[in-house]
Amino acid sequence: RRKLRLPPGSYGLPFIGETLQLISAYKSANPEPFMDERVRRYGSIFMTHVFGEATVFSADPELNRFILQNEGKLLDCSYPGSISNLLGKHSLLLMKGALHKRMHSLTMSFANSSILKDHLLHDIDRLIGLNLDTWSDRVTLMDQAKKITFELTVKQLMSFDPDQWTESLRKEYVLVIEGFFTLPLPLFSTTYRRAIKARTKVAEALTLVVRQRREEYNEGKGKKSDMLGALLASGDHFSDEQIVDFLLALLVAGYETTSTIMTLAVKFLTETPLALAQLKEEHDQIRARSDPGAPLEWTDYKSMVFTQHVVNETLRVANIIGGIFRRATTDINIKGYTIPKGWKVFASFRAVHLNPEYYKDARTFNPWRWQSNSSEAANPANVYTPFGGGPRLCPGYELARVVLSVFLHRFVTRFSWVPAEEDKLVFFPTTRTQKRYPIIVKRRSANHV
Ligand code: HEM
Repeated sequence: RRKLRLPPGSYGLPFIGETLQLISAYKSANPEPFMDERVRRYGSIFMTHVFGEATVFSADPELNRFILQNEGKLLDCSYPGSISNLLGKHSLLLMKGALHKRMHSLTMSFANSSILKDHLLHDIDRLIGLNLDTWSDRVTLMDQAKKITFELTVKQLMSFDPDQWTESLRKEYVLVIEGFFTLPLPLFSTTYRRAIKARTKVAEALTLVVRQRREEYNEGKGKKSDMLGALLASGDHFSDEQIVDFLLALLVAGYETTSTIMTLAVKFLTETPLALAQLKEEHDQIRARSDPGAPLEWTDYKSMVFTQHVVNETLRVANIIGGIFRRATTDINIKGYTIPKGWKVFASFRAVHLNPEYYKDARTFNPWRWQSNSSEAANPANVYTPFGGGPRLCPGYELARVVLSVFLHRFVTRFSWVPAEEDKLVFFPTTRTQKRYPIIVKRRSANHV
């Protein structure tokens, strides 16, 4: 028998472990109830048994960093089968080893700052502007943010501007996304079965696009500088199925994440008038430097210093990705404990982001804490990981920042607004507001476009 020193904790009840406690805890208004209670009892590393698996939970920044950095060496990413089916086996999120490394760097290079600067920024600005043109009176911000995010991703992946085809793709795609948030019980859940059907339809539509672009590529015409173009030109001879899974995973990965942060940034700003005033001033100054209708330039984006504080703080307080799961591929001895081979590990980013040891009044939205002269600016890098880290660092992190900043720019310079109804932030089954944040918008004067 192996001699193991397991972290403290409890297996809970036979078979179901502490699953019910986990689910019911997250129905409270507290963002980290399950973790908070156990961290108090056992410390920042503890074991439990949830969703049928023995799991070590970490609220410890050093262990979280170790988990991220050792991906592919001592640990592997691990998703339930129901999620893998929706993603498709060739998705970047499921790839491992050398192929993962290659495809991760291809994705990173597709959304790096020079590409963003040279052409993506203008596309993002134009498409956000077109969406905002249609807004009047009552707008459900979360729904609109999702529409914007979807259209931007389709443009970046395949160079399509929004039209009837993208809209019908979006309707199917929304059904796929719902499948990610149902309990993984494929036989019993109609939402899940509907999601699988919708995935087939989305994949069929994307396959047609890939085939047509491949033909054009082989004939040497119509080369486009989008993700699909990069995949066709990569020399790896990817099959249609591989490319479709890959594109679909990129659509999924940036969708809920970016749109939720867009919505919650507006909610937090609305509730923090001083921050909103400072943000407006920053953006009004940018508008004052150029014609009212002029597109945003890279230098404008780089001058949005307070906006970055707002984005950082929204990601800290209410990131939809509370942490990441991995599976230990060998016994891991760390910090005096053993994580046995085959066990799951959950590195909780949120538990660190909301720990008062690192962030004063940690549960309060305070964008000024990101100013370079604040004490928190000296925190080590491992206490702020909204985009993960290591070999699976989010390849869309820079893109997401640009999208969020451009959205805030166009939104605050074009509109004033008030919440249409009381709406509450909840953390279960995902981070969102209960009513998808309805607001009443009013256009500001004509030179704010
Ligand atoms: C606010 C927005 C976003 C947040 C908070 C976010 C967060 C994250 C996090 C934490 C991970 C690491 C997952 C892990 O280690 O298992 C990740 C991975 C990933 N993200 Fe993002 N993301 C955002 C936007 C985007 C966008 C816009 C894209 C589109 C290009 C994207 C594409 C991906 C992909 C493909 C992965 C998987 C990487 C891999 O497994 O190698 N993300 N994201």
